[in-house]
Order: sequence, then structure tokens, then C-alpha cells
Amino acid sequence: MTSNMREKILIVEDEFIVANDLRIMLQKAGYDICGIAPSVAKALDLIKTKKPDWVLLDIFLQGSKTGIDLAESLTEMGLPFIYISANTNQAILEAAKSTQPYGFLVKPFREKDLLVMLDIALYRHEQAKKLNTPKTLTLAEQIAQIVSKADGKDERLKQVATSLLNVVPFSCLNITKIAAGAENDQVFLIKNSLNIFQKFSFQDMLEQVGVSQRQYTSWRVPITEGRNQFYTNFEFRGLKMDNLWIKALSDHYQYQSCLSIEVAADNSDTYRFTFFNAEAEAYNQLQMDILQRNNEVLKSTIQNILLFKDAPPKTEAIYRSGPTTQRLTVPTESFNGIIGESQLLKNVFEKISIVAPDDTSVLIMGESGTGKERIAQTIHKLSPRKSKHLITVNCAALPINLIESELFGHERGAFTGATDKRIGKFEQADGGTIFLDEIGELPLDAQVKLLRVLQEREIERLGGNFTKKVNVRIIAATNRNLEKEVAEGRFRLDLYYRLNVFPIELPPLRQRKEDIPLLANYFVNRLAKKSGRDIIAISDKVMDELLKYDWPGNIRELEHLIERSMLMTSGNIVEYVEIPTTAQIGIAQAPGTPRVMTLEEMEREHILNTLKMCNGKVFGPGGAAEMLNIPSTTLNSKIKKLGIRHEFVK
Ligand SMILES: Nc1ncnc2c1ncn2[C@@H]1O[C@H](COP(=O)(O)OP(=O)(O)OP(=O)(O)O)[C@@H](O)[C@H]1O
Repeated sequence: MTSNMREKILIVEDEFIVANDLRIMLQKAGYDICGIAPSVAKALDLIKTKKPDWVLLDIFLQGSKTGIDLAESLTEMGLPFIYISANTNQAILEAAKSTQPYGFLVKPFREKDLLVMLDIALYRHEQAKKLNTPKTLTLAEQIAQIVSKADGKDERLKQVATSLLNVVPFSCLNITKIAAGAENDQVFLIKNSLNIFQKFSFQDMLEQVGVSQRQYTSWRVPITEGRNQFYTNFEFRGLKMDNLWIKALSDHYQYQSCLSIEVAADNSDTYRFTFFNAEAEAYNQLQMDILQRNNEVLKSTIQNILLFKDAPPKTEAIYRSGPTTQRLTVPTESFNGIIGESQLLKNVFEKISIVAPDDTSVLIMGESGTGKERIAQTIHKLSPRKSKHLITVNCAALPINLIESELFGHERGAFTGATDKRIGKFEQADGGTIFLDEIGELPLDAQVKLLRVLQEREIERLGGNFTKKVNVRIIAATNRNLEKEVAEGRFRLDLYYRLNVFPIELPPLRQRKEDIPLLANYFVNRLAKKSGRDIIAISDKVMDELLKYDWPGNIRELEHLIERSMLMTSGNIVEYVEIPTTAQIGIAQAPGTPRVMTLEEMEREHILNTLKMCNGKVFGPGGAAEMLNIPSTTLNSKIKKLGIRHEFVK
């Protein structure tokens, strides 16, 4: 690995012994330690006078300011930093993560861990500088974008809730006006098991929880309760005793902690944001500080979304209503075969344009069906390697015992059954690009070998005793949260850092609903051409239904649904679409007459139940495939097709 050995490092740490140990280790490795600061104030002084290249910082320091406060100033100054802390509390990790560090090392650590972490951080920082990587949007930037969107109020509120998840973990957000008798001026955003938010009005919520309006009124819910405070464990139980509404809500959804913050609107009304969590210790002062610093952002949510009245439905649309003979304007391909014009997708196009011409590794993150493979194909197509192969490997579809031989090849006789020599995918991709889909599924042994390819650019066939140089660009994709996989020991940290040099996050379809009409028309047109039919339009009613649905299976689900709708269309206008019911996607179904499940729904439910029984295990003995008596590759493709999310699959 190449390190820039004379990098100047500032250590911000209040425990002298730890700081001194760090200094000795780093100096021995050739770094220049330009100072040790026990507090944020001292650190800021030293930064001015000593001009470090890097900062290593602890979280809890002398004085009232924390390392997380300092991190914000470092970001403004463009100074890269790594946390070194003994604290592994989930809430603190979340708060630290929101400051976008180059790494987090947990004390006590081995000297080797420190040096590897720094080496990788330096490498990533160099790459980021070289590529001028657009930094991930801050919360304020994300919310400014959401506020200016044309989406309806509820949709934008749900998007705000999703963005807030980056700085504070919660399963429910309640925004309420603080005034006597203003209980109707409140909304609840509840996260379901698929991480999708649903909006409930006060009345809806009373119904959900099973509380009558009269009960609520008789409880005299204290209106000033919870001003800028967080309640965990004991205190939360105390709060429930004082506030029967919070008790009813929390008992119903099993919340065990909450955090409340007040925000004043321009019209002098005050609103309270209360976050609820099922963990008993989800909240602490750090998150409160972050939210207080973002007070303006919360205020903008009230001013521009909550108090905003939805305009009557747009009349201008590219789809047509009623029987019509006028042909649809079919979108031309927006960006090299990727359809969509939303701002979120345009940000992705910009990133692709920056990274495609380079050899940098790319990590594409996004839910299943968001188009990760398509993005990988586009990057390859726009790169100087376009005339060479793009080899795709789905790491989840490979049987565990064959993964290494698939990727790196094997010599004849390398293992029982290896009757012939095999050229692995890396060798096949030599000169071109390899796309490693579902990289999060790669077993740890294969991860070690992959790391070696990334570092040394060489492979070794199984059973071979020589190494071979390969010139391959790596694009990886995942629909898992790789950081969580790292934290739980299933994914190597060093490999994560190597792959995460240039991350591209693909937003789910529900966050860019403005792309739905374009995509729907594109699929109708494409399928009509393929089947030689003359289907020319989608009715307004169908398009409205498409726009209302949350699309847990994203673009793949939309494509399948359009395909099915077209089969049921006899004329030349798509007038019927069978949107999956909420019951199918894991949300409680509204009361009403029970309906008969379709075979596909039954299949989905049966697979989900089996996965739950097997703790998400698909392959191997005791796995879901074995129980269902089908090949694991078949089960895997059914899981994909039915839009079963990876939370259910381990
Ligand atoms: N922007 C787009 N425009 C047109 N078609 C798209 C777009 N994005 C995805 N698709 C289509 O949607 C389907 C799913 O896309 P893709 O296979 O790339 O998703 P994925 O994120 O890789 O899914 P998975 O994680 O399940 O492998 C494909 O048929 C693809 O062609």
C-alpha cells in the first residue's frame, strides 16, 4: 500500500496516556504528529497554527464541546478526520456517522488496525480529491431539495422523515402544534418493516391505537410535555405514567424511548417534533445537539410542507385520459438507456459522468430493483474499456463452495470434481470490467481474496501455485447496508473502504415519483413493440394509482406490473392495473371485506414465512430452499421477482 508518510496529524484526545500511545505508534510508522489537544478549543488553536493534514479525534473531551462538534468545523475547513473512541453506543455511532468521517476506530485497538485504517483513509481521501467527488448532501441540502419538489405534502413529509433517519434513528415521528385544543394539527409518520413511512392524521392514529377522542380529551394530555428532552429507560417509563396518550401510543407500537424538540414557526406558533424508538437507549444529548443545530431545517419543513396546502391535481400530464386515439409521447432514453428525469436521478447521472472515464472502483447502493445493474452497464459503456467485456457475477446466486473457483478459476484437480482447468471471472474480465452484484453476500474467505485483487491487481487460481496480473475495473453493488454488515462482522472493514472509494446511491422509486409516468410509458411502448400490439396510452386512473403506490420492489416491480396490465388490456389503452394491496407489502390492511389472495400473493407469503422460520437462510442445510424443496437459485430468483426485501434474507 502506498502511504504518504509525512502527513501531519493532530491528535484530539483528553486521556494523556492514550494520546501518547497514539503519538508513539504513529511516529514509529513515519507520520508527523503536529500536536495533541485535550479539548475542542485547543484543537481549533492548533489547527490554525500547525495546519495538520489529518485529525484523529475522540468523542468525549475536556470541556462541554464534543468531537462531534469539532467534526462539523473540520468538514467546513475541508480537513479529513477519523474517530477514535471507546464508545460503541449505537446512538453515538449514528451521530458520529452523520458527520461523514473517513473512519471510526474503537478503543482498545491493535497498532495494525490503526495503521491499516489510516492507510485506507489516506487512499480514499486522495481518490476523492482526484475525482473531486461531490460530497454526500448534508441534511440541510437534502431537505432544501425536498421542500422545492412538486410532490404533494404527504409525499414530501415522508421524504423528510427518510432524510432525518440519517441523523436520528426512529420508528415514529410526531409533529404537533403546541397549543390548547390543537390536537388535530398533528401528523404521525410511522416506519413499517420495509423502512417505508406512512402518514397518519391524528384521527387515523387514534383509530390505529384504539383510543377514542373522548378518552384522549379526558386524559388532558399535557401540552408542554417533552420540551427539548430525551427520555430513555426509566425516564421514559416515568413519562408514560404522566402522559397516558404516550403510554397508549408506545404500548401499541412498543416504543421504549423518545426525543422531543420544539421549533418556532414564523407565525409565532410553536411545533414539537417527537421521535420514538423501540430501543430503550436510542437517544442522547448528541442527537439533541444535532437536531438543535438543524432547527432551521425543521422550521423549513413546517413552513414549506406542513403548512402548505396541496394544489389541485395537476392537469398537465403525459398520459391521457379516456379513450383517445392520440399517441403517447414516449420518452427518449434520458441518459444512456436510463429512464428518468428527477433531480435525484440527475445527481446519479452526474456521478456516472465523473467516474466512468476513470479506473476507480465504484460501489452502487440501492434497494432491489432500483436499476443497479443498469447503472453498472452504463458506467462500462461510457468507459475506455467499453470494447472489452463486462462480466457480471451475482454473488448471491453462487453456491458457497464454488464462489472462489468461479471468481478466480481453478487448476485441474484443485478439488474433487475439478476435472478441468477453469478460467475465473476475473481473468475473463481482463482488460474490461467486472460487476460484482450483491457483494454483501460474499463469504469472508472470498472477501480476503478479493481484497488482494484490489490491492495487488493479481489473482491466484485455486490449486495453482502462481499468481497472474489482471487489469480489471471493479464495480460492486449491494442492497444491504454494508456498514451494518461490517459492524456485525460479516463484511471486512478494509474491503469496504477499498470498494467504497466512489459510492453511488440509487434512490428508491418512491422518492422520485416524478419518474413514474416516464418509466411507465417507456415500458408500455417497449412491450407493445415487442408483442406487436397497438397499445398507445395509459388512462389517468391507472396513472394515478401508479403514482400513489410506494413501490417496494422499485422499477422491476413497475415493469412487471405494466407487463401484467398489458396482458389484461384488450383495447389500445391500459385501463386496469392490479396494484398490490397494502397487506402484501407488510402494512396493516384497512378494515374492509376480506379478499381472496392471488396465487402470487400466496407464494410470496409462503416464502416469507419459510424465510422467517429459517432465520433468513436461503442456501444449504436447514435453509429455505431445502425446506421448500427447490434449487436455491430458483428460490433466489423468486425472492427477487416477488420483491421480497433483503431484510428477510440473511
Ligand atoms: N432507469 C431505468 N430506466 C429503464 N429501465 C430501468 C431503469 N432502471 C432499471 N430498469 C429496469 O428495471 C429492472 C431492474 O433493474 P436492475 O436489474 O438493474 O436492478 P437492480 O437494482 O440491479 O436489482 P437487484 O438488486 O435485484 O439485482 C431491469 O429490467 C432494468 O432494465
